[in-house]
Amino acid sequence: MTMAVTDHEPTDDEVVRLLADWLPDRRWFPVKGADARLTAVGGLTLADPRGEARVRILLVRAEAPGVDTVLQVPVTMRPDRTAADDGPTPGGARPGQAGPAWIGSVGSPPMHVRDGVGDPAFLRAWMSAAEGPRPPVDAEHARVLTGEQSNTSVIIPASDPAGAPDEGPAASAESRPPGAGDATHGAAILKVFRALAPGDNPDVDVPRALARGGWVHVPRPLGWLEAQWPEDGSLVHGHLAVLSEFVDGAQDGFELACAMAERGESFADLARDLGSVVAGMHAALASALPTTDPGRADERAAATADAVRARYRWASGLVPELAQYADGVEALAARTARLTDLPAPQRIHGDLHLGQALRAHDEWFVTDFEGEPLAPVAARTRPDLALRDVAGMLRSFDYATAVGRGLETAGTGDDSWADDARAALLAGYVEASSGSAGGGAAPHTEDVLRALELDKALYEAVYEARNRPAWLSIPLRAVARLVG
Ligand SMILES: Nc1ncnc2c1ncn2[C@@H]1O[C@H](COP(=O)(O)OP(=O)(O)O)[C@@H](O)[C@H]1O
Ligand SMILES: O=P(O)(O)O[C@H]1O[C@H](CO)[C@@H](O[C@H]2O[C@H](CO)[C@@H](O)[C@H](O)[C@H]2O)[C@H](O)[C@H]1O
Repeated sequence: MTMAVTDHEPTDDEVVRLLADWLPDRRWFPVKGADARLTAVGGLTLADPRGEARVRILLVRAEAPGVDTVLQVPVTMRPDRTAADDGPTPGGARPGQAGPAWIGSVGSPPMHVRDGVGDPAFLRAWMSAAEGPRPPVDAEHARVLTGEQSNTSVIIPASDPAGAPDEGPAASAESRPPGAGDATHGAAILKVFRALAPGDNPDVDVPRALARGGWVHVPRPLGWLEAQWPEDGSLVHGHLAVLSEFVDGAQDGFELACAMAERGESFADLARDLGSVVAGMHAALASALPTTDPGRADERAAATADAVRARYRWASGLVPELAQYADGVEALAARTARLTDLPAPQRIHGDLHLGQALRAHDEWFVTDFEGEPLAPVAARTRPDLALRDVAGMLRSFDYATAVGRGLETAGTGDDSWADDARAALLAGYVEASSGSAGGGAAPHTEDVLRALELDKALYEAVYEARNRPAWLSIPLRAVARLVG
């Protein structure tokens, strides 16, 4: 069922005026260091089964130089301010204190408005409105994740921790062999997409297809909500959020790698296993979401080279430090255009890095199939070279050494930790993919990877310049190395 975001209530404009002060402090707000024009696109009222709060999902258009995005801002409204401030808040605010979830008040008599994400009333209402198996969860004890995220995720414990999410007739439609589900204890994680894009969100559709196909290394989607909203004079539709199995006790692959790099402990065994899981993912994607028309190999090489050139034009326009690499980038692109036997394109992850890999119960799980958040939506679901995902993972080893050992010493020491991890990941990937639908190693694997790593490092330079300027040196050093 698709819900319509077509109504526009007088309080929406009042709430949007409050958001002008609140949004700029949110990590996911796309306008940085400039004034944004905010307008209400519309809203959707969800019914809280307990009737404790008014639950409204607002769609807000944010415009600034270079930015024009529709943002999702779920809010809850209550006449009683204390109740609204007592729930779990991202910053752990104490009752009576305005925490980061507190937005302000509107109307007379006043209704107190807070960030809905993490508010049990919103979570209850969302669970009632969504489609999918939706296991029983304990909305009162949910916890909002903080940190470097493009969206907002909330961990919601199971209302009956022994209960398996497979129960119920709807669940059987999404059922599959045991895997990630064994590691969840019934808890779930709700990911609320902040920047909305028209069309089916790959972060919902791809894991659903993979799980249905029996691939066990992806947390299975358990619920999703779709809406329709006006954009450029017509109605578009897209996903608003997805609820997935929560992998209990999981360690983020990037944090794990940083800690091991810091201790000088080899990541090779974990990398080899990860390479084999990535190969399995590519085989599963190729069979669950088959693509047609592979095109000619020489056209694929030319397109890969052109993509690097386009990425460089975009990135060097935004990161002045990249200007000096024009000749080196062009030389690498020209070599790439001459490659032969590039494998056929297929559906891929699109933004694979160690932070999208979770390690739990001696297994790897892959998350976040949304593609690169800075890329246009059409590009995120386009069939592409599977090696692009491998290149993304390889870039992560570079980040893990730099961050794990300290940015100040990055690039000055012994590279063997990253070299070993890199070789092991590639070995695991090639070994597991030879003969599978995912492809195996192409004759020019190292050449293609060099071009794709450069492409990713250029993307990362823009990402870091916008979000973490202190880390910009990591991709810049990689660009210098790759074209040097
Ligand atoms: N199914 C899951 N089980 C456990 N942790 C998860 C799961 N999905 C995501 N996470 C964790 O939640 C955080 C945010 O998830 P992610 O999908 O990467 O969001 P974003 O797109 O906002 O960066 C990450 O730290 C990730 O490790
Ligand atoms: O996880 P997201 O989908 O939001 O991806 C974006 O943010 C990532 C950082 O959180 C960024 O990844 C880069 O930093 C990682 C370390 O934090 C590193 O492991 C990756 O290799 C590096 O690309 C990603 O590029 C961006 O799209």
